[in-house]
Amino acid sequence: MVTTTIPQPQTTPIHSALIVGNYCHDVLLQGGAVVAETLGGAASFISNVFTALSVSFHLTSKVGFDFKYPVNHDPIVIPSSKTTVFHAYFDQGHTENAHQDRVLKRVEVCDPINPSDLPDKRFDFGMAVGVGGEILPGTLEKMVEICDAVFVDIQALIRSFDKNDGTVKLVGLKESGFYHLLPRVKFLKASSEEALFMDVEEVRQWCCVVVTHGKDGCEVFWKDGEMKIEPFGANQVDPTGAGDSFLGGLVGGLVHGLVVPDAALLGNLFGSLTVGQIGLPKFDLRLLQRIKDEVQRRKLHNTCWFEGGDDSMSFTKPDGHDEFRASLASTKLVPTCLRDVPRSPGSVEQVIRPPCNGQ
Ligand SMILES: Nc1ncnc2c1ncn2[C@@H]1O[C@H](COP(=O)(O)OP(=O)(O)O)[C@@H](O)[C@H]1O
Ligand SMILES: O=P([O-])([O-])O[C@@H]1[C@@H](O)[C@H](O)[C@@H](O)[C@H](O)[C@@H]1O
Repeated sequence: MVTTTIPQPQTTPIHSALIVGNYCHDVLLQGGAVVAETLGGAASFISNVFTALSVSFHLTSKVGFDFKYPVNHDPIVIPSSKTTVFHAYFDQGHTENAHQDRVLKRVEVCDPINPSDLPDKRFDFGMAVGVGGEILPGTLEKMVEICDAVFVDIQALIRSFDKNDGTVKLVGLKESGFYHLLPRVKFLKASSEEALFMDVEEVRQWCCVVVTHGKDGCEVFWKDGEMKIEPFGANQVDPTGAGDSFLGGLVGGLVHGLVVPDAALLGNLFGSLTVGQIGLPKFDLRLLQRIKDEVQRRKLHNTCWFEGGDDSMSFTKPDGHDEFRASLASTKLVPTCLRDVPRSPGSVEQVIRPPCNGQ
């Protein structure tokens, strides 16, 4: 019998995504003074990038009665609790913690996110992106059950908080209570400082590990290989949220059909755009359109790994990767009158860390 295959129309795949992590209030301090107060939490930075890239998502987040920012995706409000608050000190990192660019203190904490807080439905992928210890082992376990693929920011797993003043410390991933779940996780993202608290060689056997290196870009490690992904230039005024926006860009790129090395470039791009502003970045619409056009052009050559199993996930740098990087870099060359506008009150003139060389 002769069978014919009917060609399917080319459509943009629609994926269902679940972001899990609490919104928080961020207070940025330098020289003993408050420099800015902003909406924070990885969930807010990632939502911001997903919205910019037209990726739809469901969000599970908890805040207290005092939550003070307007957001597109409503959190669960706990009337008996306050919103999680972080104080970020930008001038203590070079004394007691010479390797850190900031010292973070969790000064208020909202309720954890329990497994029963998660929706009773399936998702194509989920993101475990807690900041204040709100994701419990049972919560991550439910996420790997209801999501086909789970991306994890290691900061959700390995943070501990000083009993007296809430200073954020890190514990070894093995001791975190989450270690047994790693073989069921697809991607684990860590900053270079956090990567010191895990055995990359071991974890890469189970899942893809992405380590970010600030202005130097990132590295991707998988079972059989590794690669460095070039950064984009930026005039850094505030590093807050760079890692979160990076993760939003990486996953947004994968959703739009980019292969891992190209998606990591998109992560680097959103990380670089974020450090150029204080707090949650506001992206210029023309810049975003250019980025989306470049992604659209690039994805025509690739298929989306969400459609297949592990085998479809390509780590090899494809032809044209360097050209794609150059075209993404050129999107930043739009007129800058609306670009890089800091949103936080009273923050426009502040530079929280010495600027890096822009490109
Ligand atoms: N100064 C910078 N210039 C350009 N890109 C940056 C800069 N800082 C961060 N980025 C981008 O953001 C990503 C995440 O930043 P990083 O500082 O490593 O994470 P975290 O915020 O978790 O500490 C980096 O991999 C890089 O792509
Ligand atoms: O800067 P980054 O590491 O990507 O992520 C940050 C967290 O580490 C911090 O706890 C939170 O208060 C910020 O809003 C932001 O989410």
